[in-house]
Amino acid sequence: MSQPLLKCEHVDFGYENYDVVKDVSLEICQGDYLCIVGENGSGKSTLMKGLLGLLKPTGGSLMVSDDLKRSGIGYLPQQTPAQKDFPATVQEVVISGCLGKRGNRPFYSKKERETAAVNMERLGITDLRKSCYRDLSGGQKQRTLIARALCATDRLLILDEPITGLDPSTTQDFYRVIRHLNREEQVAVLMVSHDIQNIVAQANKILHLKQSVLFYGSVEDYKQTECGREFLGGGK
Ligand SMILES: Nc1ncnc2c1ncn2[C@@H]1O[C@H](COP(=O)(O)OP(=O)(O)OP(=O)(O)O)[C@@H](O)[C@H]1O
Repeated sequence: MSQPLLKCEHVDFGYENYDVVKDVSLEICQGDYLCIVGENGSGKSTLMKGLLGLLKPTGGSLMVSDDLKRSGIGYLPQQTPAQKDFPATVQEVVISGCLGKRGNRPFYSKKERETAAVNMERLGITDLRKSCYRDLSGGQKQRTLIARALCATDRLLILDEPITGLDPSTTQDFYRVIRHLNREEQVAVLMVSHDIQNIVAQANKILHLKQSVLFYGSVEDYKQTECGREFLGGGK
């Protein structure tokens, strides 16, 4: 079996002098689709910041594979109103995903421009490349941001509540794109979401968080647990 891209063992993350997330153990391997669920304030975003390396563990261990250290993580942040009005073209937004690798060079390289073109093609937005990002529909914006995240890496995508504000048909389109990347292209996906009904249809693993881990394992096993049945029965 391949080495996990990311592995946490009994890890804690927090702010200043208190821990928000405690004793989390999980692993993400190539091809995994892991969803983190939990009520508001349960620590999902904090855990995600920890996995992205933005917070240092206050306890336990976080292992990042050499492969992932080299390739980096593609991150699709929660959209803020300011980001929605970003005055740049689709092409500029997508290629900005290469920024992490650009260092001090003032211009994008030919290879980076090619990477952006490949990812726009992958997401079916090549025709929109000259369009202004803020004039796009919600679904087109989301495709642009996925293409941007894929410019950073195609090993692991981390997505923070990605369907917020999307209508039902755009939401299904979004899940189709992610499922394709995951199943056909073996991109590992880690998603924070409240959309439990779709999650159980998409993911292979679930982590239910309430400061510490209430459940971590397969979707099938989750459906049999009390917390899983309660969360699923509660709808969205
Ligand atoms: N930068 C911060 N400094 C201090 N405390 C924080 C910070 N960010 C979050 N918290 C606290 O950590 C706790 C968990 O917040 P977090 O945003 O991780 O939860 P969440 O599960 O992502 O919530 P939601 O579903 O509402 O997005 C909350 O009590 C919050 O007030």
